[in-house]
Amino acid sequence: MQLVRGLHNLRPRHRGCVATIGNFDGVHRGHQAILARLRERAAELGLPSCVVIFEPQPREFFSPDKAPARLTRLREKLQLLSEQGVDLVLCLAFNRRLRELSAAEFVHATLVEGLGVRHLEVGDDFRFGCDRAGDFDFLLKAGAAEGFSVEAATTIEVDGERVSSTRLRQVLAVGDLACAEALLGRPFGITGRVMHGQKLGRQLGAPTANVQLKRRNTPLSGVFLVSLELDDKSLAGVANIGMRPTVESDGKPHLEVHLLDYQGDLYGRLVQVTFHRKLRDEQRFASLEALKTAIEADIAAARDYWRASPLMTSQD
Ligand SMILES: Cc1cc2nc3c(=O)[nH]c(=O)nc-3n(C[C@H](O)[C@H](O)[C@H](O)COP(=O)(O)O)c2cc1C
Ligand SMILES: Nc1ncnc2c1ncn2[C@@H]1O[C@H](COP(=O)(O)OP(=O)(O)OP(=O)(O)O)[C@@H](O)[C@H]1O
Repeated sequence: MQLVRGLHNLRPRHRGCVATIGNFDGVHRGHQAILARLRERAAELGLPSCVVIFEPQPREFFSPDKAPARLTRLREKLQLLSEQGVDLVLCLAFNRRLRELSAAEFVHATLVEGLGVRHLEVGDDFRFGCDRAGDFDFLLKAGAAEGFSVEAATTIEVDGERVSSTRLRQVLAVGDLACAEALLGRPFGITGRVMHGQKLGRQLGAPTANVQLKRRNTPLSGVFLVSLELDDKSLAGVANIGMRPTVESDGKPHLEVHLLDYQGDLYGRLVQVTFHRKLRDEQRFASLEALKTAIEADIAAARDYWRASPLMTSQD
């Protein structure tokens, strides 16, 4: 999969493709259905498939403080899009200039002049352009005038409700990881690099791998049973994700993973943390001693869980 950042980096060889546009945060089952249609159309027409995304996502541009937590950072989103067989990602900087484009100007500059789109696949509720004026009917007319076809994918539902990034955030916020897995078609996970922490973990009887989050807020918080994907192995653990109210806070969320039976050095490694079940909410304890006792109980619960349902690794 190729990544092109900005219209100005498109070359004549990128022209002629089938495309879709959206945030694709989480790459959930609704997104996967659109991407499957995109692959089919691309194969029929003998053209590459292209996904147009925005970074930052529009709501992060409009209200950085109030934007909902990201399900996937750009790096994670690109990995998932690549796994879905996408050939090209055009990542546009969402800025003042882009936001002021009318729907017609956006279509002309991006889809027609930039990508030479021959077919566009969108969800039935998709809207874009200044004041969200561009909807499916608008795209149909624009396509007829500019020479591309447009198709609206049917809505994908789980348990009678539309799958969306918003719904995913809602179920993650209440710790319903089984529902999140149903909406994603895979368990929810976060990828990041292991960084040095405050080294307090050892003192608390639980050395932890600090996974860099690079986000101001997270879609879930609390103590979870997790596995850590490292190379081709899955390691069982327990993790805390949140603000760590008991210890001195830097105002940023942290993800700290205690692996049950691991002694190696993980610093600098890129790992994926997969969330399996929520144990409890994060708490502010009166003392480090009380926190230590709670962590011991979390680890005991994790041992029971992983004994009953051991992780399969590709070496098994
Ligand atoms: C299983 C587990 C549960 C935790 N629960 C809480 C908690 O409820 N409240 C809290 O303030 N910190 C909690 N923590 C975070 C600890 O405060 C944190 O791991 C400790 O500060 C070590 O940080 P360091 O790795 O930066 O040294 C938990 C950590 C683990 C591993
Ligand atoms: N459940 C779904 N079924 C079919 N198409 C979907 C579904 N969810 C999203 N899409 C389509 O996928 C494309 C990208 O969606 P986008 O990420 O912008 O929206 P979303 O997942 O509904 O997020 P949000 O909850 O923030 O609105 C759009 O064309 C959208 O209409």
